[in-house]
Amino acid sequence: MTPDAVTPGGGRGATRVLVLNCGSSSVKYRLVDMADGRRLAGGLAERIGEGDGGRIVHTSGSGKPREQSHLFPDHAAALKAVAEELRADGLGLDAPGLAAVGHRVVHGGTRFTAPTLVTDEVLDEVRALTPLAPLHNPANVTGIEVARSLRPDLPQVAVFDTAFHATLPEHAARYALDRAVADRYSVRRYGFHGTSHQYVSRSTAALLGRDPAEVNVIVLHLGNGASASAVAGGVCVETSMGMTPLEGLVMGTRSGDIDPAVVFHLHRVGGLSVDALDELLNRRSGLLGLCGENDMREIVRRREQGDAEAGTAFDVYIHRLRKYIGAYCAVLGRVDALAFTAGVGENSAPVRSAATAGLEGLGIAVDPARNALPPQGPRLISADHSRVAVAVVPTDEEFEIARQTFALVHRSRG
Ligand SMILES: Nc1ncnc2c1ncn2[C@@H]1O[C@H](COP(=O)(O)OP(=O)(O)O)[C@@H](O)[C@H]1O
Ligand SMILES: CC(=O)OP(=O)(O)O
Ligand SMILES: [Mg+2]
Repeated sequence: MTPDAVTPGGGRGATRVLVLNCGSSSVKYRLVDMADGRRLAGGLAERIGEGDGGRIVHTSGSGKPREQSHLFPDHAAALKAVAEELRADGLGLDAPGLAAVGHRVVHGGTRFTAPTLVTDEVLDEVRALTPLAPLHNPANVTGIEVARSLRPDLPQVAVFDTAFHATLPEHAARYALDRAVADRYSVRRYGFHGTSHQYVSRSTAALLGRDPAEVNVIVLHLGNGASASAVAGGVCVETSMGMTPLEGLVMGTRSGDIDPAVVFHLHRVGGLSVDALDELLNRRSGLLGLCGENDMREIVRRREQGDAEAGTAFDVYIHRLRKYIGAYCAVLGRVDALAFTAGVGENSAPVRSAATAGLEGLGIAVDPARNALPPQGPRLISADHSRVAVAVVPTDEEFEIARQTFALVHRSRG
């Protein structure tokens, strides 16, 4: 299918983009008017496939959030509820002005390194990448299928989490494994959260009033999934996630870095199957595994009350983060800015404070009063004498996906 064959549905004056971010158990969505960047509607459907307790929280324009309980046996059911919420506000997929649907797709392998118009062939390739991202790609495929079935005439664009990391130099992308085995099975480091790292590194340069091509930034994306990246002059040169989103930092439920021999040991001595180990490392480890809780707010609260397990979980999380900050200072040589983003990075002053304490030797000094201010737009929290600018920069993956989607559709219209 050529781009021209799929664009007429939107029409030339159409400027709205619907973004679908299908996670393993949730769908985040946003309708944006790219003429002025306005958010027309958006929301979150959660607890998909988790039995009862499913709900959708929908907000239209600047109105109040509207919440409804649902049973979401699968992603298709949740997407149907999303379409209904939008339709109730006159903003359904059939409303005029929609130019395209942009989809977050987590794994693009080596094939997809830029936003891509979805064709049958592209969809097949995204499906074929499922073994590399079993928690994420199937949900992304469902999102595309449902949107396509509702509006077959509309361009669907895939924006890949891995794309921004396609510039990793070979010495960062290769594992020190037998070359033939690695190449045969596509084993290499791909990196994830790329849309966020790209958006935040650019926004950080803008905050400093500088051209992204001039600045070196370390981005710490600390959400439920967490990753760090080193961005040199706008180009990603290192990132903490690897072949899958399991490597690197300690996360909500994922272990991050671990000696791979732990897996052999638990299999041989503990009798755990490969599937059980996958589940252990991805869903029952990280902060949750360490203290039974993956919400950083609750961990900080328990730690302040003297809870030893929560204290250890916090310390392990922070220690790993500090190791990566140090490593990425060495990778970049010169660091202009360190940016905290995503749920924990944007909201947790104790995490930012502990992650940067005592790093004056690396040119990093945070001002405690600035750090303690409540969340707001992009801002600096470094002390005046800090050589490295330390920033809190809210991420906006949905807006960045809308921007990249609209740019692609616009280009293909000529
Ligand atoms: N005020 C806060 N203090 C500490 N952590 C917070 C705060 N608000 C949100 N979080 C954390 O942010 C996490 C969610 O971040 P988010 O970026 O939305 O993750 P994801 O996109 O991976 O679901 C939650 O697990 C929660 O622990
Ligand atoms: C790739 C990844 O880890 O995504 P998330 O943080 O949304 O789980
Ligand atoms: Mg996220």
